[in-house]
Amino acid sequence: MPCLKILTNIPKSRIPADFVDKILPLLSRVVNKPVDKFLCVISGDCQVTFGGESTSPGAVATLESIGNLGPVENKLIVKEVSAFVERELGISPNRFFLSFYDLKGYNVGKGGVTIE
Ligand SMILES: O=C1C=C2C[C@@H](C(=O)O)NC2=CC1=O
Repeated sequence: MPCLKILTNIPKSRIPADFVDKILPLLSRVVNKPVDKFLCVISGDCQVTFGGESTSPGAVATLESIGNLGPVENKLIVKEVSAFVERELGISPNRFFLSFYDLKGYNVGKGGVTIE
């Protein structure tokens, strides 16, 4: 499943309870895959430093998908996801680092089989 994973130093208590569900329609739109295919996980209370500054809110994230990523697509994705993260968590886009992984189906397993 296309998967967004976020690690942040924001306390778990300040992450909205519906964060992972609320971001799915946005992900579905910008990655162009159905909502019910997405997986999102966020972990708070992590130690996160940006160049030695670890007290301000910050986050590091990865987005994995089989296709629908690329030089043009990623520009829109990072813009929209950063804006959402700023709105919901108060993390400045300057302190939100997102890496993209365009996976081959044979490198993804679900239901005990790989996606060929
Ligand atoms: O990364 C992806 C993983 C999967 C699994 C599969 C499914 O859930 O049916 N479809 C996927 C699409 C992806 O982009």
